[in-house]
Amino acid sequence: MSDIQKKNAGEAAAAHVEAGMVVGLGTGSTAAWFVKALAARGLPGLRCVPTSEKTADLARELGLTLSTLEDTPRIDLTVDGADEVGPGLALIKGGGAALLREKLVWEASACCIVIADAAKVVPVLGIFPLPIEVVAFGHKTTANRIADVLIDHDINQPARVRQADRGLVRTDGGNLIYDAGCKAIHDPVRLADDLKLITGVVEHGLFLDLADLAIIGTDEGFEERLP
Ligand SMILES: O=C[C@H](O)[C@H](O)[C@H](O)COP(=O)(O)O
Repeated sequence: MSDIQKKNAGEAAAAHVEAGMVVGLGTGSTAAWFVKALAARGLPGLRCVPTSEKTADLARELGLTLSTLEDTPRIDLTVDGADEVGPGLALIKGGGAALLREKLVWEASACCIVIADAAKVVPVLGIFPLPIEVVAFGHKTTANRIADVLIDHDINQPARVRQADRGLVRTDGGNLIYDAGCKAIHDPVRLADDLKLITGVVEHGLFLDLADLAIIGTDEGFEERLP
């Protein structure tokens, strides 16, 4: 984890934004650098759709104009961080529990840029535990179904419910997060499909075929990668 690399990536991404755009604002420490760099540019006519309450607070503090997916359903550009960046720009996201709103915003975007420090780039997804958002009602039953799917993918460790200091982590939507320590996800497309079929699973952190560009921060600047 490198703050200078995250900052360099965030600032490089802010240069892609043009006046008058509707911009999706990601969540997390890397996305926060982008939000700060974007606000510093002072572009006229921007409307920003945040992917979490935390990002909304930051953007508001910095004087950015906020909008919602309801008011601006077509987003020109979304910039967001990731927990892992794999081959073809397949991603794991959700380390900050914002994956559902993030995916809704990404899917509504004409273009998505993922920003990350160099340590996030991996040859195979899965070292970072895969976040899975689950409705609270009956979540232990849902967790058993998730475990069955994971076993079918040669992942023999059950997913663990994410804990906070004072109980279970709740997402902005009031759901729970289970983290699946996969070690290696050999078939992310099939795993994504199988998880989505489980009643009680709201969304998972596999972002496949969504990123159009990766900006990877380096100590000196940044590198761009295409899918
Ligand atoms: O839910 C959180 C998001 O997916 C974040 O974008 C992701 O966890 C990366 O966060 P960070 O930039 O803090 O490593």
